Amino acid sequence: MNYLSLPKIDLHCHLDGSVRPQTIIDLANEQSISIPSQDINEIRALMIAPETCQNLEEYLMRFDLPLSVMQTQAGIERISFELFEDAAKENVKYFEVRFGPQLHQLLGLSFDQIIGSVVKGMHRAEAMYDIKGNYILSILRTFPKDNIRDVIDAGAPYLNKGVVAFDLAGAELPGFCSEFIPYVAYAIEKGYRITIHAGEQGVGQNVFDAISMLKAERVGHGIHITGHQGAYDLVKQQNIGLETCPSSNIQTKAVDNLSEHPLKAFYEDGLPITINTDNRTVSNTTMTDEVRKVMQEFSLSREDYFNIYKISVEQAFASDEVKQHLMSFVD
Ligand SMILES: O=c1[nH]cnc2c1ncn2[C@@H]1O[C@H](CO)[C@@H](O)[C@H]1O
Ligand SMILES: [Zn+2]
Repeated sequence: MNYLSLPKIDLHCHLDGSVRPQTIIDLANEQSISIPSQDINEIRALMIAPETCQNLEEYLMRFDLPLSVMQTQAGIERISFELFEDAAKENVKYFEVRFGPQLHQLLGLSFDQIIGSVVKGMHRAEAMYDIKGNYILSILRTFPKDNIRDVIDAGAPYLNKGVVAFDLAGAELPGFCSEFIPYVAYAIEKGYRITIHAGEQGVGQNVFDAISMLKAERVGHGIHITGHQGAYDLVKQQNIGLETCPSSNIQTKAVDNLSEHPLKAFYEDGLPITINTDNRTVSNTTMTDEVRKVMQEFSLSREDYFNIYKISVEQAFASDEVKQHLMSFVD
């Protein structure tokens, strides 16, 4: 099987976890930011989360270095362009990328400047390559909540012009959903679609709450519904897309190894699973790698692959026109 040439869809990828190591070096030098090394291999090694991570929190420490060079409009635009370029070159046909606008204000950029820059970089890549994309705005669960509405307001003019959805990311505490009800309601009122990281590190109850309290249409990871029948049934009844990210789940100890990942069992039971990268640099992966690993580990056929591809089309926060285009790649 030629995994590189398969058409692919990635619905769960973080911009700041997917920066090219060379770009970190270039931007740090341009902006006179001191970084631990000028050697690309050393920078790459510092960015990749080790297999020995104890948990999600340790994994999330890998984002400080890339974020240090993502504080200018030009830097953010370049990183967005390059990520879409990298994805296009491995036949990702549709790509939803997420990032946290709150993390890019260290030098005083406004949310409009930040969101405008990621969208600009994506549009530049869309004009050059056979790839379509959209952005998802992630709010960090552990951050102060006083500017969440400002992020939602700043993204609103870009809705369906490059921005489509709202997400909650970062460390996952049990019961986090209730605190975010008014903010998610505000995002829905403005026209955002909703996906929420839940059931990654935290309990299955978080997935239940994300769907019932926050009206999530998709869930990031969601693997811990295995231990919660109510959450499992809700995902199934409401056809909630599960954005699985196999390599990341192993690094964060959400599962011990790939063979224990529940995605195959979910698929066989008719749950809408998708396969995604989460963080290309931090998880040292690509869509080609994720698809190869999953297909080989679980002996999935080409037909299975295209079934999952079609689930990704169905679950994408894309326009009908883009979805029709994506269906033209089905075998
Ligand atoms: O797998 C994950 N689970 C939860 N949060 C994550 C994951 N990967 C990245 N981020 C968080 O999302 C922020 C915005 O992109 C990143 O800075 C990181 O803190
Ligand atoms: Zn994620």
